[in-house]
Amino acid sequence: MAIKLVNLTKKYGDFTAVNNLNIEFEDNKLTVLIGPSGCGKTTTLKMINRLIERTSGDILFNGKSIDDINPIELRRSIGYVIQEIGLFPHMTVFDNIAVVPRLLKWPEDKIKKRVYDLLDLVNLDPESTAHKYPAQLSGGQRQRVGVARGLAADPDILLMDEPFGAIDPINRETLQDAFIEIQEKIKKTIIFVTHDIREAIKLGDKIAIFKDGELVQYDDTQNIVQNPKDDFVKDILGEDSQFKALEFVKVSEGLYKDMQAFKIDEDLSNIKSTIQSNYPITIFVDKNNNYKGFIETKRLNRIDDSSKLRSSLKKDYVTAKSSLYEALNKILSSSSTNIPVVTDKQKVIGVINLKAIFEQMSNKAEV
Ligand SMILES: Nc1ncnc2c1ncn2[C@@H]1O[C@H](COP(=O)(O)OP(=O)(O)OP(=O)(O)O)[C@@H](O)[C@H]1O
Repeated sequence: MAIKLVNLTKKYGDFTAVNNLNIEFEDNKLTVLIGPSGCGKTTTLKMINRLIERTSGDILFNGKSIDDINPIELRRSIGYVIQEIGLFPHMTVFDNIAVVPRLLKWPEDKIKKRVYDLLDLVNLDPESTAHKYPAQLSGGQRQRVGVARGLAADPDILLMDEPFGAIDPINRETLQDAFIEIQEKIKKTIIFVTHDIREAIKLGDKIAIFKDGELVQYDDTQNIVQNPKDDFVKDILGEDSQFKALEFVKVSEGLYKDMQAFKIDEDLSNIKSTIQSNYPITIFVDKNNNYKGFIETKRLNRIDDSSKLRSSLKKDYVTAKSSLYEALNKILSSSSTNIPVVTDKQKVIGVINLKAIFEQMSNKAEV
């Protein structure tokens, strides 16, 4: 369902929180609203689901003013996900997700099927999760429940206000990855507020940059990163924005298939007599060819027993679908210039290295 904001304005007394905003959100895409604290992102989101009434202008759904839409219909067609305070603590996961379907008076068997399907979608085991209370879940699990609840009545639009804001950085990455997969399946029109430019670039098909209640730039994410309109947008993107362009290039574009790999339980002296020192890293797999880890080839020469080898292996890897930005982070944190590329099924398909990443960066800079 198409959403269009037309001259949308919100005033609190003399103060203008949102000023004359015009945005047409693209169907089935995720648009991120980002900008400094107090610039009107949340106010905009809440005007769309009428938690806040606008002062002037209009919000159109498929060309129809929000004023002419039945409030119950509006609630059904817009899902809302906020930071974890959004879950009701005294209700089970099941009942939390079932809130809107019950308001809509769906039959219980339809509700049960929907709740279980949604828990599956967000990668939580329905049988063991449905009857828990929010306090019995981790922050990341609670957030997945929040997403499931937002999707409960199969809304056309999902509004998300810093949904992963309260999650620590590592779990946040995992949730973002899971959410990208969910959006690939559900293809909703999503409006997503965040403070975090990296999250915006990773998740957003489009980004709308706000300043003092006004829209500064609204474009496809890649265009924003490559052509920031002014210094304010450059500031939001941060100093390392050329690195951020690496978010748009997949590891598969820079992958080297030529590599050196051995079985971990092979005799160490055999391995050492066969290795070629021109491969900077040596990769190890188990007898089923599943990835076990890697070591710099130079260091391998200094290791003289298999148990030492096992404990010295680095476990880092990236997948072909990861971005070069993630690969660069992994390379920096593993302090090795090369890192294995592994499939979802733990099979090694090649390596990615700093040289390939820099080559991709200079290619992109020339475009
Ligand atoms: N009820 C209110 N009365 C008066 N001013 C308000 C009210 N609600 C919000 N504001 C002001 O409107 C402006 C926009 O607020 P809003 O919450 O939309 O900002 P935001 O961009 O979402 O900020 P943050 O990133 O900090 O959540 C702020 O300056 C805020 O202080």
